[in-house]
Amino acid sequence: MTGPAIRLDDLTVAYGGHPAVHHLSGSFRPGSLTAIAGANGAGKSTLVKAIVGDLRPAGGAVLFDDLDRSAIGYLPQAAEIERRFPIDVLDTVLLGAWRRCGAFGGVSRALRAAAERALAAVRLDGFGKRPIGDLSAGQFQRVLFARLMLQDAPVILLDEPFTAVDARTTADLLAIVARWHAEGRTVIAVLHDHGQIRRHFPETLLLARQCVAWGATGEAMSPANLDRANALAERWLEDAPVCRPAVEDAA
Ligand SMILES: Nc1ncnc2c1ncn2[C@@H]1O[C@H](COP(=O)(O)OP(=O)(O)OP(=O)(O)O)[C@@H](O)[C@H]1O
Repeated sequence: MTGPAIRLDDLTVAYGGHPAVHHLSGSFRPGSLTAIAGANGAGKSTLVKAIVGDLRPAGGAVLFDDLDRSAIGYLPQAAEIERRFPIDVLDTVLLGAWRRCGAFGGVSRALRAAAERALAAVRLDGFGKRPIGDLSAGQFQRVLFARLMLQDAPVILLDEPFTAVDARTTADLLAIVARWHAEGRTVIAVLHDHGQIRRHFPETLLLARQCVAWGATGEAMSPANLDRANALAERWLEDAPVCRPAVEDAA
């Protein structure tokens, strides 16, 4: 499997007329493993939501080579996921396969076995009947990774997947990310831990509402680029109008 390319063509995304991401152009290469880094409010989640189609561009476009957008595997920030829903762990994992069995389709024995294998792969054997509301944050994150494994998507987007997750679980989940990359999927993750990005993500998009750098992680996360991203963050205006040109060097 080689995931498709995702191209951003002069992409601007705004809330109430104020841009959170603007004039972003570039490509996530097929099969690439990319971190999206940047300060709080840099537009990272906004970009991810625009890629999955939850937000419409105010300008420009997100373009896919040969991909049905609904086939994207997407893990939103934990705070956005409803956990009070009365559903057990195994059924949550099986939701990853809804495209294969349809909303009202039956779940085959093979699919159930695949869901149980995915649970075993995230070290949650025997958790299938537990309600998801009873799990710890880290256990729930493992369930969501198992669901993505079952979804078998060519493109996977993860928004801060390791927040509130301990070191051992993070290591396990990073190993799954590495496996997805080795399988040729296109994987994109919003992350804050620069050390983790440098160790595990070959490419980085450094965002400060606009693109600061996008390429090999060592270069994109250079001290000069990080300084520039911080300097831009200090000058953000929450009420900036759309398409106001970047004025980073005006100060
Ligand atoms: N639903 C919304 N309505 C209005 N403004 C929003 C909305 N969501 C985000 N914003 C604003 O857009 C900007 C970018 O937010 P976004 O969540 O994309 O940043 P982020 O880089 O993911 O930040 P963090 O690291 O804090 O998660 C922020 O100024 C934020 O306040």
